[in-house]
Amino acid sequence: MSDLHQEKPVKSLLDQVRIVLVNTSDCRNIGSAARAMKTMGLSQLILVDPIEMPNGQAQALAAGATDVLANAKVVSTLEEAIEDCGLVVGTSARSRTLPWPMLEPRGCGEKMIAEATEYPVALVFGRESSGLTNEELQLCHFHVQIPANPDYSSLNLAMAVQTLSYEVRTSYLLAHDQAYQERSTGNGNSIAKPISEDDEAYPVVDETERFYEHFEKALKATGFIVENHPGLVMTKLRRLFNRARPDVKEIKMMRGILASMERTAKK
Ligand SMILES: C[S@@+](CC[C@H](N)C(=O)[O-])C[C@H]1O[C@@H](n2cnc3c(N)ncnc32)[C@H](O)[C@@H]1O
Repeated sequence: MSDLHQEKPVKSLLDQVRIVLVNTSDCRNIGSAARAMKTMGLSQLILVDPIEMPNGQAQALAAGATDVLANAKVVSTLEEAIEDCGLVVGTSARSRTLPWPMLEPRGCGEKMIAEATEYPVALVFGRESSGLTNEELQLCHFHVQIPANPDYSSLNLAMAVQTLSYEVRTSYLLAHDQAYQERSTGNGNSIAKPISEDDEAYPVVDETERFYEHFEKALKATGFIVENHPGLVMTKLRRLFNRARPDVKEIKMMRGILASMERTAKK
């Protein structure tokens, strides 16, 4: 059979899980993160604007995971890294002033595996020195915090990748590996549904972002948002819609409502 007629291999569920490292300054952490990922069966590494590109030191720390490093995709913004993802979870060692819907590491692993059947999902990690910015965290549907020692809660970047990748793997095995399931029966684990209450799929980030842009434009047109003094309106709306988690049909309906308001305003 020629290559043309060969079927494309179905992407493994774990290949739908993306590890996104934002603005990493020490490439040794990138190498260690690649190793952490591969031990848990993950392969999709995205580097957002790394300060130091992976070099020999990163390769040394990646050990047997140089393939993950070599295949890492480099992009310049977080938006690019997640635009086709239906679920994005941001990681943070500390609570932020504007609280966001939170997941525990276990629930995070379950949710990622449940939703990876529908679209790519992403776990986003921040800078070694300052973590993720508030704007970056607000691009995420949920936040996850590893419940570390409250007096010293900031893990090394690669160790945080290891911890959360382990949770993703455990959930994957519980949902899809019969031998593992048999060993773990009766422990009360269950996997969350990947779809909304009405059995509709959730939108990917790009669709949701276009909805927020539309919403902001409409609110500026009505004067509810003042151009040079936007305040926290959009941030609070993002939080509200993240909590509600509208599905594809609901987002379409919201955009229809916005369009009808715009038409009426023009008349
Ligand atoms: C060294 S930490 C950054 C610490 C930074 N000083 C801060 O306050 O956010 C680097 C990254 O590892 C991850 N991380 C470290 N500890 C974590 C924790 N307890 N829970 C979740 N993520 C954590 C986050 O992605 C964080 O941005």
